[in-house]
Amino acid sequence: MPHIASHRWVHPASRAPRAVQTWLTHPGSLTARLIARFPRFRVRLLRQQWGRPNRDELGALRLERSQLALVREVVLMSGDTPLVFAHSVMPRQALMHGYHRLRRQGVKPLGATLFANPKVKRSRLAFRGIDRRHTLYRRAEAAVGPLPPRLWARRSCFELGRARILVTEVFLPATLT
Ligand SMILES: C=C(O[C@@H]1C=C(C(=O)O)C=C[C@H]1O)C(=O)O
Repeated sequence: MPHIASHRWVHPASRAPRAVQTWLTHPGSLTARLIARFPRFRVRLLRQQWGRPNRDELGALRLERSQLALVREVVLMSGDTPLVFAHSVMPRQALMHGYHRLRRQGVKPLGATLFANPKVKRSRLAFRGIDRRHTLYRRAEAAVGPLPPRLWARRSCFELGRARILVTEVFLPATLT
């Protein structure tokens, strides 16, 4: 049966192709897993600037459409090979109450900071297939060039007390080899 792109974020990853399911459901730091699996790991920082969260992110962050957040986008690389397009949304309130150091994250992987703090709790992972109708597909394509018609993504919140950020990871073809 063809894998139908889910049009919303769902919890079982069972609709994703088997090759990507182990990445989608990996509970620990994606950075650590990529470093263990691929050589010359690095973070290519695309942007970290104030902007509006995507419409399908407002509920997870309990934000109004008008509220700005610090949006961080990176490509996790192995040498010159793109592996993962990551999009993280950090509301002002989160940066003021707990996550202040993330303002200057630079090319240090977010996971190195988040997983180093035992007080940070990760929410359940949610998954969806995305195609060019989704803004993150278009942003990933703008960053790395032509992509297959459908990609699989996962997202979760990282909570530190009342502070909450939303991290979305889009898996690129090189992770499936
Ligand atoms: C949350 C993690 O951090 C990774 C690194 C990111 C970054 O540097 O912006 C974003 C998402 C993740 O793929 C992780 O390693 O699991």
